[in-house]
Amino acid sequence: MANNSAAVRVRGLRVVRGGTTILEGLDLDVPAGQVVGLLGPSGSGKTTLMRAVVGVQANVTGELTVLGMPAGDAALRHRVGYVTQAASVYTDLSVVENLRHFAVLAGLRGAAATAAVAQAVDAVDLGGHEKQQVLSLSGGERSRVSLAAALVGDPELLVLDEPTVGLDPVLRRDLWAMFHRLAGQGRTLLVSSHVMDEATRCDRLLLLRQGVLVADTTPAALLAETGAPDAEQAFLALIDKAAAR
Ligand SMILES: Nc1ncnc2c1ncn2[C@@H]1O[C@H](COP(=O)(O)OP(=O)(O)OP(=O)(O)O)[C@@H](O)[C@H]1O
Repeated sequence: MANNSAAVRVRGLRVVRGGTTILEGLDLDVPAGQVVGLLGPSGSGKTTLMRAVVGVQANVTGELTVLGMPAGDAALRHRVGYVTQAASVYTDLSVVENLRHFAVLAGLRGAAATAAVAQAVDAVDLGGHEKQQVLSLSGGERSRVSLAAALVGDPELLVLDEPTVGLDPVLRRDLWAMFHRLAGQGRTLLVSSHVMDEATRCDRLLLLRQGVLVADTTPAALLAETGAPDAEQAFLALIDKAAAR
């Protein structure tokens, strides 16, 4: 790996979508083994950056290294898990049928696949729903199945696009606790959100505004530097400062 402490290294990244430059000259690192929040208003480029990191975005230029390899490299396929905002599981299958399918895609068979599925069900707290058809699950349960589908292959880097949208406060708290558990086991998580109070749950924060990195900081430093009472007001203060430049 070029830089042992960075799971993702971005230098001079530029992404053009539909003829519009969405990200321009982005430089950042996602440190390994941490929960890194990617925060910013709607349309700021969070999904675009995540798509570039997982290698599904066209028209990407600049340096983008993921786990020491160029983003999108075939060798990264099983090492990076990506959960999009849209549910990516089959609604006509049960929870376990879905997860078995993703386990097979991750190259697991037999007892290894069964164990990985059980572990993923456990991680997202869906015990008791194993045989339930996804169609009949609640919205929050369904998004946890998507998350479990990404976990089943035991990826080193998890890229999660707004995983807590639509979840109640208890589930959101539990999911963030799980993210930290996963990071504690050595995984890296890049988690987007536009809910600023979630910023305080991250180890590090990347704040995007109109495709530009406004801050690369920690929750404590964000509050200290802006003197704001909470993350939302700190972010607004940074945005106002950036706009005044
Ligand atoms: N195919 C496209 N052509 C032109 N512009 C696009 C295209 N796809 C996305 N965009 C624009 O790129 C910008 C960034 O979009 P992106 O989805 O990355 O933002 P986001 O921060 O993830 O937003 P949200 O929080 O609403 O999901 C938006 O202004 C969007 O309209």
